[in-house]
Amino acid sequence: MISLPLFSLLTDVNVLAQHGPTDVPITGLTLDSREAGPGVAFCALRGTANDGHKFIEGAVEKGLAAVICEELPAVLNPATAYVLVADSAEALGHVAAAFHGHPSRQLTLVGVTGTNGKTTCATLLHKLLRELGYHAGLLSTVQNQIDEEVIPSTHTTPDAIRLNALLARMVAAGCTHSCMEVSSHAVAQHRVTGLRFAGGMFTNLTHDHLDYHGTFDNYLKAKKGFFDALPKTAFALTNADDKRGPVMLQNTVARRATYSLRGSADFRAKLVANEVHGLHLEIEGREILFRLIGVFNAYNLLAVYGAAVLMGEEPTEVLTILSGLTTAPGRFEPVVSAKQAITGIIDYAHTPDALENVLQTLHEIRQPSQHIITVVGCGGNRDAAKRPVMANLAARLSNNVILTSDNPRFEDPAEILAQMEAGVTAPDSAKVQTVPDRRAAIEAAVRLAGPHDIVLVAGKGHENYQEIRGVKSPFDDKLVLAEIFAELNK
Ligand SMILES: CC(=O)N[C@H]1[C@@H](OP(=O)(O)OP(=O)(O)OC[C@H]2O[C@@H](n3ccc(=O)[nH]c3=O)[C@H](O)[C@@H]2O)O[C@H](CO)[C@@H](O)[C@@H]1O[C@H](C)C(=O)N[C@@H](C)C(=O)N[C@H](CCC(=O)O)C(=O)O
Ligand SMILES: Nc1ncnc2c1ncn2[C@@H]1O[C@H](COP(=O)(O)OP(=O)(O)OP(=O)(O)O)[C@@H](O)[C@H]1O
Ligand SMILES: N[C@H](CCC[C@H](N)C(=O)O)C(=O)O
Ligand SMILES: [Mg+2]
Repeated sequence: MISLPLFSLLTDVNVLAQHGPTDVPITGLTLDSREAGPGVAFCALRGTANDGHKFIEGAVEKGLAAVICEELPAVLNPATAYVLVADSAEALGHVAAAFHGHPSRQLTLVGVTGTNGKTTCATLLHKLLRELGYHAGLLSTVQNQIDEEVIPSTHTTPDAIRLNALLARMVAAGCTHSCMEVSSHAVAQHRVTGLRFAGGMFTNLTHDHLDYHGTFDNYLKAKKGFFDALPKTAFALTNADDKRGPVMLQNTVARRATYSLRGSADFRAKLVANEVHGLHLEIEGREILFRLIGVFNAYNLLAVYGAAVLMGEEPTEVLTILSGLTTAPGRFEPVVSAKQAITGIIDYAHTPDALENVLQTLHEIRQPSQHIITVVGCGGNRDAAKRPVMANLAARLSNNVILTSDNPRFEDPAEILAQMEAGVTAPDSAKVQTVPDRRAAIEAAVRLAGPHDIVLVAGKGHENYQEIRGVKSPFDDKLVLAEIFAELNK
């Protein structure tokens, strides 16, 4: 069990005032008063729905060792230590890192940020490092991993306490490397504050999460904040072809590097062909066939190649391994109905840009006679502005579209669907149907498909649930589509 005196956790924290014992032993950390107890330090955070400060007194009654907060309660308990800080979330980042012995300092830790492609890049880099012979960890939307051991993930980037605990488990298991996704929420909420990164990668920036960040500019600032905080020893690798790529590195002190498919950059690739069975790229004068599909994946592969080289790996060996790697779960994953010769594609496209890329890719690799039938929805209690845009794109770039539900959460599915329908223009409206039940929607798409057609089921990728009013019921697009295909084959 960990037991450390409070003062030893505060080395990197800007403490404004302190009350009570400073050497009290801390045996646990929490950001949730419901987990308070003896030996625990509770960090009060101001969230979107609640303010942790409201729960301080209740937590102290459970025998807390310490409280870290931005505002002291009216009455202080003499047996409890109170640490006043300007920003509790920032303080928690440092405290969590110290509590777990700064595991990031014992790892070559690489973070990936951007709107789309984080999971793909982090997963590819992890697979690559494993094949290079390293013990390596992964923190991703799909799952966390210590070598091949899978630990379920709840967030793209866990909170600072869970995050440092996971990194410490990686160190204890002998990992030398770790790859992680850094979401914009994570940067804004200081989940990654206190970590020492060996490198940062930027994929791209397009429309998402404006519900949380308010404006596109704030969203950009959150992502950029990750690069601003990188140390001099780290590399900062950006996509030179993305409009916001250069801005990301504007103020970083890290070693800058760029990748591009279009112009000059430190890491360059040329697209030779984008086909059903993979990408054909020219990198460093070599022509290589990769198993991933779609130009967007050429960017992901190039970014991972660049990162590996910046980490000191041998370029030829890296390219050879990358050429054999397969996609991350639920990212452009095929499900084929042999008898009807229908190709199903499961993809996690849940932003306008991702959906456009995936549909564009299908146009590039299909035969002209193959129709594209798209099933898509938009999540509830998330960015509403993307709903009409995604429906519009789906309708423009598909022969038929079935609009359906994707984790309505606490919203009315009919209302979300009405907002999506509003984005469909009159000439396209005949192609579009609305089927709120996701299974029925996938069935409808398969019924519309003729031999050799393509059914794209977008938005949920690897997710194995449908979340309705706080309840997650089992639902897996890949399994459902396979079941519907099997029914047809009977
Ligand atoms: C919008 C958001 O990021 N919310 C996160 C946030 O919750 P919140 O701000 O709603 O918390 P709150 O309920 O207002 O409570 C504030 C504080 O009071 C505490 N509290 C609350 C009640 C109580 O009785 N006692 C108590 O101490 C809470 O533990 C919390 O620390 O802090 C929680 C604890 O860390 C997170 O679990 C929660 O993630 C929610 C579940 C979530 O869905 N987050 C998504 C949007 C998210 O983070 N997504 C990104 C990826 C997005 C992407 O890249 O596509 C991710 O990294 O996963
Ligand atoms: N480099 C890219 N550029 C644009 N779109 C991409 C790129 N890579 C993947 N996509 C699309 O975005 C979807 C999500 O990809 P991925 O899961 O790798 O992104 P992510 O950034 O991890 O997403 P999240 O924010 O949900 O964690 C994919 O299913 C694909 O449709
Ligand atoms: N990481 C993304 C996941 C969206 C996936 C989609 N299926 C949804 O539920 O909206 C988010 O939190 O916005
Ligand atoms: Mg992800």
